[in-house]
Amino acid sequence: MVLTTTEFDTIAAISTPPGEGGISIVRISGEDALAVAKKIYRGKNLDKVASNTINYGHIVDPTTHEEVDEVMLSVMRAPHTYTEEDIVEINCHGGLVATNRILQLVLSNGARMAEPGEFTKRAFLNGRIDLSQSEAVMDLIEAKTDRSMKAAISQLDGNLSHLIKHLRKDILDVLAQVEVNIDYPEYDDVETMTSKLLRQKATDVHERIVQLLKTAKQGKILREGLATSIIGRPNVGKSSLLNHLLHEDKAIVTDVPGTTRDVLEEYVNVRGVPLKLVDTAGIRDTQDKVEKIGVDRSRKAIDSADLVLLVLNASEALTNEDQELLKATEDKQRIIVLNKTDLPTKINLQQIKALTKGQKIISTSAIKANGVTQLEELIAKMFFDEGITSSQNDVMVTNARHIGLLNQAKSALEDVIKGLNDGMPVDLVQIDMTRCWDYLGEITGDSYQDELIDQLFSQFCLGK
Ligand SMILES: Nc1nc2c(c(=O)[nH]1)N(C=O)[C@@H](CNc1ccc(C(=O)N[C@@H](CCC(=O)O)C(=O)O)cc1)CN2
Ligand SMILES: Nc1nc2c(ncn2[C@@H]2O[C@H](COP(=O)(O)OP(=O)(O)OP(=O)(O)O)[C@@H](O)[C@H]2O)c(=O)[nH]1
Ligand SMILES: [Mg+2]
Repeated sequence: MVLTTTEFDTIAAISTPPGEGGISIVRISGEDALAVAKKIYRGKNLDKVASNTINYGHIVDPTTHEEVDEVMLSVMRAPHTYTEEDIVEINCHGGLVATNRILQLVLSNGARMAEPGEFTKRAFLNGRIDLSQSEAVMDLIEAKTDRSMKAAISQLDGNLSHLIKHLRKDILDVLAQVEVNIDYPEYDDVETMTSKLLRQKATDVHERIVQLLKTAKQGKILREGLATSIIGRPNVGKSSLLNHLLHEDKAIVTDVPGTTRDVLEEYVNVRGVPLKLVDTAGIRDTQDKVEKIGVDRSRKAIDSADLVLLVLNASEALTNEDQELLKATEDKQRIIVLNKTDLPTKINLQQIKALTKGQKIISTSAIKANGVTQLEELIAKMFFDEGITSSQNDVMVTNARHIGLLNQAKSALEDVIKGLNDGMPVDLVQIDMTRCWDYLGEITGDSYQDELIDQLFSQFCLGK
């Protein structure tokens, strides 16, 4: 990577959200951070204050001598800072005007406006954190539940990085050994020995990557929410159930079958599990043009669901439509919800049990809010029992870029094993092993391209 001068000039941004607030922070990082601050700050001599101290004073416009704000100013000296550069943070009164005035003063006195994510990008380029840790900073900011926050913190602490670095070291060791064997063959059967070594290591690393990828599904859910579709024929109480899970009357509920005409998506946190709840139009054969489109979408909502809540009306006998829906969702993770249990039961429970082979059945009355707690508990249990806490060292892969690279690394290892099985020369097999090493390196940013870095950090917020 070629470092141009503009890449490490002194940058500044407002690091707090825009709008009125108690305090706002204008952050400056770079060689001239202190020099810039000194031009607009009246208070202690900043050259004399100790690192990591916060200092009382005023911001003064050097051209007009006008006092702009009363502030607290933090000084953090390189290299032990967030960016590994000198950092000054001006804690000012949190009004839009004062904060922007101070930023303008900082910019007209030697700093330039930071790009989104540029502070964190410097932490990366200066080597304080690696790429996966930088991405974790973003995940942390965007986390919507305690669980996803925990996953991000773990990644920020470098747990994923350590794991990847171990894998890469193991690969590098074996590659080095292969070189030695080829260059200084001590024994006659060096070719066999080298193949054996490569096969062992490829199999071992492959298994570790497979384990890591197993955590990816849960990781994705933590980031994006468990896609949970509420499915059933018209009027069984799907929208009523959605409203209960949301603790809010979002969907229209009426006694007219076919009330919900389109899918409705809402996010909700159910006992630590982020759900993307999808209420659908009741599925039935219909001539109504609009309803038909809704019904098609409901069928698609079955396909895209991680979890299906199949709602049946317990106060009526099972219909053909119910049976079709039981069939259409049988390969899905699902919970059967028997609703309207406040009314006399007409549904045949034995029949449903036979059709669902031991899958979970929950009885509810959406009108009386009965059974909703049990439903929530079951969703959380299904999710957490799936091994979310049992992943190796609590490392979880949550990032689509990482998942893609792990899959590529995995398939490179499969090429290694296949090559060995086909009796390919060791130096050709080595190429695939090296590819695997490169893919893993892209996760931590040990091997990367400038465009990737620019693209990744541009998704960050300003001031981070
Ligand atoms: N005011 C303020 N609050 C903040 C940040 C900040 O930059 N400013 N952070 C940032 O966004 C987060 C904290 N993260 C940080 C991570 C590393 C270092 C740091 O200085 N690391 C040094 C030395 C650590 C030490 O003193 O032991 C290092 O790793 O070398 C600072 C903040 C959240 N809160
Ligand atoms: N007695 C009783 N009535 C219920 C229950 N749940 C819902 N209902 C009523 O059943 C009717 C239909 O409820 P909705 O929630 O709109 O049903 P839906 O499945 O969304 O219906 P569509 O959107 O038309 O597919 C409404 O009159 C609800 O008040 C329940 O548990 N018991
Ligand atoms: Mg509805």
